[in-house]
Amino acid sequence: MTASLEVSGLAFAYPDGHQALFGVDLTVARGERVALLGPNGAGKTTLVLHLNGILTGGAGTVAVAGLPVNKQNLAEIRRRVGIVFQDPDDQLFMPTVREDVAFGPAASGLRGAELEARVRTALEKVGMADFAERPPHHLSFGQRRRVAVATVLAMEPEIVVLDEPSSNLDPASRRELADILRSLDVTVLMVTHDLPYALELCPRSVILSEGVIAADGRTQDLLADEAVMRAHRLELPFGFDPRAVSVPF
Ligand SMILES: Nc1ncnc2c1ncn2[C@@H]1O[C@H](COP(=O)(O)OP(=O)(O)OP(=O)(O)O)[C@@H](O)[C@H]1O
Repeated sequence: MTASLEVSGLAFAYPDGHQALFGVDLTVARGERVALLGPNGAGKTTLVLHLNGILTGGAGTVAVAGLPVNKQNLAEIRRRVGIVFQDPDDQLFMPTVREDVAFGPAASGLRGAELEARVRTALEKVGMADFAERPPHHLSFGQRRRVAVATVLAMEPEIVVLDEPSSNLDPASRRELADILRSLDVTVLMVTHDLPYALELCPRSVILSEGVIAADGRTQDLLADEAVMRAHRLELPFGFDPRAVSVPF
């Protein structure tokens, strides 16, 4: 079966000459949930921005469900790769939740009952169906983040990429979002510094360090490997034992 995501030999330097990626290889199978871990400045955001063609021009290739990420395929790639940014306010700009969730599918040509059904399904998946007519800026931060996830789900993407999904969430909202993300039938790549969240949600983790993939394996094994953790400046909360957590998969 074609992988959801195939990154091969990806290297990239910013225009100022700073090289952020040095040959990244990463394959994510359909339906997998993978955490992308690594210290500040490791290149995580740079990698993510290559997945939907915001950044291009480096060496190597990226393909989403077999379709190469390049200028010709950009519209289809943007539909297939849904990025949930850290700040939901970067993603929500319409007068109502319904219009925000409808925006992407409408722009790709969906109309009428089909569009309405798409919006309703996406809002139901994130538990926000009752908020459809509310202005997004009247919602709590946690609710806005869920709506941002719905805007992406409404495109029926191949892969959902989340940037720090647990940031600024209170414990209940954090848990609710974890339940939502676990319930989705979609490939997930999650960038996070919240290691317990990675363990809760992603059976597999990849550690990016200084622009290369330094480790790739079971999240529980990586987090329990003190040498790997130390080498890549990863720290668990005090007293947290990843081996003692029973992961839900
Ligand atoms: N526009 C830019 N121009 C030049 N260098 C950049 C630019 N954006 C990022 N960098 C550099 O590229 C490297 C990788 O940055 P990137 O933002 O991808 O890291 P990150 O792993 O996402 O970090 P964080 O965890 O802090 O978000 C860093 O050294 C950063 O300073």
